[in-house]
Amino acid sequence: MINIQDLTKSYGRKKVVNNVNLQINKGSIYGLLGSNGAGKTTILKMVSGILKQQSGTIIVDDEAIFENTNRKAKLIFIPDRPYFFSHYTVQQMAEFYRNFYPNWNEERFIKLQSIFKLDIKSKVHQFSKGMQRQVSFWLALSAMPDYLILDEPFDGLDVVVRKKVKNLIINDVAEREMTVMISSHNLREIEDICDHIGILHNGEFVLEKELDDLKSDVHKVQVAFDGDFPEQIFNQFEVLHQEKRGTVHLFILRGNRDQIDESILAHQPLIYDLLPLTLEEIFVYEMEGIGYAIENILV
Ligand SMILES: Nc1ncnc2c1ncn2[C@@H]1O[C@H](COP(=O)(O)OP(=O)(O)OP(=O)(O)O)[C@@H](O)[C@H]1O
Repeated sequence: MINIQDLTKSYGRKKVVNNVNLQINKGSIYGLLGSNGAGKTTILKMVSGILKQQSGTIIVDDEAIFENTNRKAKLIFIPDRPYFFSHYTVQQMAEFYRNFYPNWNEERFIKLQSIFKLDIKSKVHQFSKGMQRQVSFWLALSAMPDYLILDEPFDGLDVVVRKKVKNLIINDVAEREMTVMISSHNLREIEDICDHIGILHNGEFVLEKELDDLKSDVHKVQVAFDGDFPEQIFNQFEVLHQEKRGTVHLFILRGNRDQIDESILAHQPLIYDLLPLTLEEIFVYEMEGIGYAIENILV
């Protein structure tokens, strides 16, 4: 489990992470989203023990992570720009990982070669950006970490490889309760793997929720009535967004699906649809509701 309390970090006089609290349970995949410069990478680096916080605590499995070699050996951070020793081949990098990570699994390393299909004798710096990222995952997943911390992990990976990598991650989470923290700007990319989501803006959380709660709670309703519009139906639900397209009214409502169905159908609508929202739509409307300019948060 990762437990973060009252975490604060400044660069010079500029506070870039402000009083962040967060708990990530074992076997969970946590999506950290937010605007450019929100503080995501800074938080990931502190969680990985690379940067030290000004104040607050980060506890990983009951121990502080900073300067804790035992804990660090169970955690792997893949940065947005992966780093390799210059002129090292994949094989030489694997040798380095083998010596540092006690749970290194050679059998898995060999097996994953058939998935990534890269030559282990090639120098990593001669690979393309996407291929280098594949090497990062290949090495990280062979090291069998308890914690995998990922900064923009799918950037540069083609669709097929992205799917393979996601499956490998999900597999490790399901089979051995690996805990994952992912930072991304792309909600569509992480919608299918994260179980918790946090949105960071200017170093502070503006939203932090379980994904299922978000999805079961917000609905898109399209409805048209013959005659007067029964305004009162919608007063009982929280309306996040409302617009009219011709005779059809569009509502984004927070509330129980069965109650919404029941209340609207009782008024015999001419047209009625209750549609699911994508994670991206949910965030757009949630953020609109609390007054944030969503275009600054999602790119
Ligand atoms: N080494 C540094 N020295 C000074 N300021 C820094 C340093 N690293 C980051 N910052 C500042 O800290 C803030 C948070 O940066 P961070 O990289 O954590 O944001 P981010 O959410 O990961 O952004 P992005 O989505 O653009 O990658 C930014 O204002 C950035 O300019």
